[in-house]
Amino acid sequence: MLRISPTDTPPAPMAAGQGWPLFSTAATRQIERDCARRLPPHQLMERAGLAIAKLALAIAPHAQRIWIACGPGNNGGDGFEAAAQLKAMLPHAQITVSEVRTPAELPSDAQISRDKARQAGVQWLHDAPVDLGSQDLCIDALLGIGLSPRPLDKASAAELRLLQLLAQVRQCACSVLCVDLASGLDADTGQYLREFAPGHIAARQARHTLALLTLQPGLFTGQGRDACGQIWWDDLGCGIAGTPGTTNPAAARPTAHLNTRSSASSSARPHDSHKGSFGDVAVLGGEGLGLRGLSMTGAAWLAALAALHAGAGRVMLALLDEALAQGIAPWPEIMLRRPAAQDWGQATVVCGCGGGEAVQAWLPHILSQAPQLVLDADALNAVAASPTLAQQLSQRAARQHGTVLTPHPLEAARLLETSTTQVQADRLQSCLQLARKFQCTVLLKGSGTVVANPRQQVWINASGNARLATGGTGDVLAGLIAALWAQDRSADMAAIEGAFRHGQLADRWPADRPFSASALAMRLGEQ
Ligand SMILES: NC(=O)C1=CN([C@@H]2O[C@H](COP(=O)(O)OP(=O)(O)OC[C@H]3O[C@@H](n4cnc5c(N)ncnc54)[C@H](OP(=O)(O)O)[C@@H]3O)[C@@H](O)[C@H]2O)[C@@H](O)CC1
Ligand SMILES: Nc1ncnc2c1ncn2[C@@H]1O[C@H](COP(=O)(O)OP(=O)(O)O)[C@@H](O)[C@H]1O
Repeated sequence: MLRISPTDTPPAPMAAGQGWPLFSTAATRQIERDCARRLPPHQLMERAGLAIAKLALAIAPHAQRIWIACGPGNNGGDGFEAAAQLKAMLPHAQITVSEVRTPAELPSDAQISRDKARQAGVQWLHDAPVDLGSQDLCIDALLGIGLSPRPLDKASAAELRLLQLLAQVRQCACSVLCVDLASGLDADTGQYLREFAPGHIAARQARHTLALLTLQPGLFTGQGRDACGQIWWDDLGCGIAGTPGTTNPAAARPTAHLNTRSSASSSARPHDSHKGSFGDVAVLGGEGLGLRGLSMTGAAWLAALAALHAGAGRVMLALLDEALAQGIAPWPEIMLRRPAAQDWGQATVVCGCGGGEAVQAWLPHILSQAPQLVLDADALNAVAASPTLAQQLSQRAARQHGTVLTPHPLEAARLLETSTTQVQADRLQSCLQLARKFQCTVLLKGSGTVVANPRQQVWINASGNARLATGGTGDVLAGLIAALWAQDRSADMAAIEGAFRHGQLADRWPADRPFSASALAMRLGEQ
């Protein structure tokens, strides 16, 4: 069993950008069939139950009261099996189970495990325990990857009971261990089915999830991170292809990879190098007060500051309001330029941060000149509003000009001519769709940032937290990606690595130090 976390070192060498393989529900089903075929009957569920029981005791080593909510399918079967195993390990503890379905309706594996739990002396409850508050651990084995949408107005008694038990699981004050994934969450998208979505952000409940056989994308993006908490993974002894240390050539292909680590430190520079060895980053953005009375120059400064601290050899900043670009820069290392004086064909360009409306006029030139281009914020909005710019953007790949788009969900929605809800409903597919549409690398921001390229490769970033949900951190990310790209990374690797470092810094931020985007930018060099 492994703890999946950006703070732990994986058990075997795994380069940044390679990452943990993540499998869709369909691929997981295929792997499950393969494994079941190679094992004696009921073995998989026995192994699953044992793994859950062991993790339960690791999470709550002194537990005397454990409540297990068991659903109507094999996820419930895993719960029954865990109950039986826990009772054998802790004969004097109160192990209680509430179930959704009558035994006759259960799948056969689940029925066998249910009988084992009965025989082991597990206590059956009609509802949740009356003393819900005094439980030491709750196990959510209501729904796993078998979740499917269904009309709420025609809900059966069993479906209503399941929803009621889930509500009670969410009320527990103790830690919750979810079997396979949090009930009601779609394993492919990381979104709850509507009727299962909690009414509030349930960040206060300590949550763990034990993923069985495979890791799935939904655990790590969208609503998945809050829903599942700390992720653990057990391959149930089956060895999954693509995972370090295993050789099983399972036919199923991962749909994405989870990046949990950074590549080599940026401080490892050859002696025989100079500032030209580490690339030029040129930032264009920052609408001034003059145009609409909305100053956004800070955003462009943040991108430049990030590029500087992330190790770019030279950083140039061209502000869209010339009046603001006079005098000495607050950071003298950053070279101020008039937009017309900058050679946009000779640098890795960041365009759009705080660009407002003023950036539009420059986009045709930037799109045709910049060999490596990070497009952010208002540059993305301008592309979304102009079919001509959109076409110019898509044509860059054919000229071997690289582009990284860094939209947040609303910017992505504008580019895809859809809604933010639709983008968030399937973050991986939205990101892939953008990568195909514009033939470039796309980084879709938010909890569980997604990176995709037109070759259908997808990564999810494991680092980062809601500390980043403050103005300006996206500008810092754009500058960081440009600096990594200007040095020696590919566009994909700059996006993957940039997202990871950005999030990792936020994860390691000292609790007593105020967090801001500029403080973040200035600490980029510390890693
Ligand atoms: N099989 C194996 O070898 C292994 C399986 N493993 C475990 O099995 C899990 C998968 O089991 P699964 O396929 O039975 O699906 P599961 O998640 O229990 O859900 C299906 C049940 O939920 C119900 N249901 C669905 N949607 C609903 C809704 N909206 N609202 C209400 N009810 C809804 C659905 O109802 P029905 O369609 O039958 O009416 C059905 O009864 C997997 O996550 C892992 O934990 C591991 O042990 C590894 C080996
Ligand atoms: N809840 C969160 N968890 C993880 N990362 C987050 C969260 N909220 C925001 N972020 C990250 O913070 C950054 C915000 O970028 P963006 O929305 O463009 O802000 P701005 O335009 O103010 O710079 C992105 O990298 C995003 O992924």
